[in-house]
Amino acid sequence: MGYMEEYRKWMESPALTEAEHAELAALEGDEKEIQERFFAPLSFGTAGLRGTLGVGLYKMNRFTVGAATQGLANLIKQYGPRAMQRGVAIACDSRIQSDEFSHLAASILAANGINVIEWESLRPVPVLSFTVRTYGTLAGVMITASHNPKEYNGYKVYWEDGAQLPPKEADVVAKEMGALDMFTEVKTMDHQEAVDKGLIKIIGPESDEIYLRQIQKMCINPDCIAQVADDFKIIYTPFHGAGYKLVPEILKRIGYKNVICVPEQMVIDGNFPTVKSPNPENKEGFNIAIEMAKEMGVDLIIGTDPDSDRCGTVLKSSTGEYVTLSGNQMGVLLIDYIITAKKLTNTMPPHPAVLKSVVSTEMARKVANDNGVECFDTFTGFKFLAEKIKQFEETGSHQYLFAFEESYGYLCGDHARDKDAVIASMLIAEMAAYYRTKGMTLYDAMQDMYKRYGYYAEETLSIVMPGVSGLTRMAELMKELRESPLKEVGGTAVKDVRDLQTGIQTELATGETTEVELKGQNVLYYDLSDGTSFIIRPSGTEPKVKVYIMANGASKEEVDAKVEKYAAAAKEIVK
Ligand SMILES: O=P(O)(O)OC[C@H]1O[C@H](O)[C@H](O)[C@@H](O)[C@@H]1O
Repeated sequence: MGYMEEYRKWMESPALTEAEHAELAALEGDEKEIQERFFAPLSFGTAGLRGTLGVGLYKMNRFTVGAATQGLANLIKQYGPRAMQRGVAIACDSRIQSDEFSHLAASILAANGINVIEWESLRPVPVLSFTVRTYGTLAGVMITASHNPKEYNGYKVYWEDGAQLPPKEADVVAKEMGALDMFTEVKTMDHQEAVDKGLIKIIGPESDEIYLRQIQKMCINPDCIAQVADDFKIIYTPFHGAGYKLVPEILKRIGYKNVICVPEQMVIDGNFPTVKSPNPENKEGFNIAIEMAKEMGVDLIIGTDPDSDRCGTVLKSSTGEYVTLSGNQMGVLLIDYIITAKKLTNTMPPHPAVLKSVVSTEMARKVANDNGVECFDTFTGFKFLAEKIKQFEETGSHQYLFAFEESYGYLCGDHARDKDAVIASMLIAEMAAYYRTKGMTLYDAMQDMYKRYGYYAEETLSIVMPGVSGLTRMAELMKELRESPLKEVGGTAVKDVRDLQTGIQTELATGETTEVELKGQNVLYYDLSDGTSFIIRPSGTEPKVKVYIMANGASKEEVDAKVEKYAAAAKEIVK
């Protein structure tokens, strides 16, 4: 069906309310907008269903959420009555319509005879992942668009191991979703009736308590915190989202006495009124916290995104300025800290490993390998890291110590299988105390790591390509790059290129090809002759092409110059 036909079908549907009809009627004559909303259904990407809110097929609304949930219900039913009884845990963040979609998903699953556990109010992603694992539900649903701007919402689905739905099951949901009429073939029932019948069980603080106890057990070095707690000050911001209770709580439980929350950003609000985007990758979001920090002489600022799976930090450097650490820098600091702690306490497992995504810093490999720890790469998306952790567990080949992505996602421990900003906040705060007892800030610790392991610098460029035209442009760009491979970037020769779609690596000088293990995703990975990695891929969560530059060298000046040169080249290549 073309987009115009699809638009008319929606216009004529009696399932729409008056307001929904009016929203669509207002589009009459605006063919571009109609195309944007109806050219295709929303599909499962890096992190499930994600899109802007509004009426339409390519939008997040009660119909698309309903269809996804019916798709999920159909998948669960294929596993029989025991699976339906195990049921689904549903949580949501603070976004616009998140609680509405949570109730809707719960009502649909209940109407399909599937048991539901639903939180009374917003919760972090890791609590959901943990609950799926500990309560033994078959699946989980998180209503969130994570760190995206306020116009977005999304639908992340989890499977029984607490990780995001594996590709095989995601395909079934997508197929089921595509095959049904979202106006007439989604079963539902009254939410209250489902609660009264015991089909939906509402839960609350009791699940937080079990989770928090589990997290606190993973605090490696509480003694360091006790030593600094009297005067070490931390500011925390949840960016109006789900971390607002559990992050300050865990920091207090591990012994911090001065945890100050940013009052304006503790207000739960899906409009995220104090930030441009609730993404801890953007320093702008920390402006209020930094002003408070300057006045109060605060050592460390921690921020978590609306679903509290990403965690960012700003800290006071030795010269008194407030600086950010990138996701890569925090990742390597934590690896080094965890390895050191394991060695000191003689708790290093026999085959330790750390995990990162293929676009995360190579410094992680260096730190791990220099300490006798293996480092493995996966595709972007924590579900791939979780898949690897599961593989290790099943085969017993390795014991994972820590997994991270450059996009501010960190996990350690077996409690959850998605990135966890609550445990990350705890470990970062604990690590900051450890270094404070040595007279160092985390910034000093990072500089010290560069001296020990060599200099590394990374930059991610995001080139936004919105709408249908953006999707076409992204596809063309990747096609062009495959048809006419880059021979040089910024004047430096390309040594080899790995097409991670096909898994073929080509040496440019000889044309020789070899197969690599990682394949099946739209990523082009160039190794430049000076050791820099230059990677291009379309984002799976936002309408963007991302270029990652990962350089290394003998000094800060050298690596910064490389990053600057290749970033300028990237802007010419990706237009
Ligand atoms: O680069 P993208 O495909 O947009 O993904 C960026 C990030 O998005 C979400 O936060 C996912 O949970 C992460 O695993 C992923 O790294």
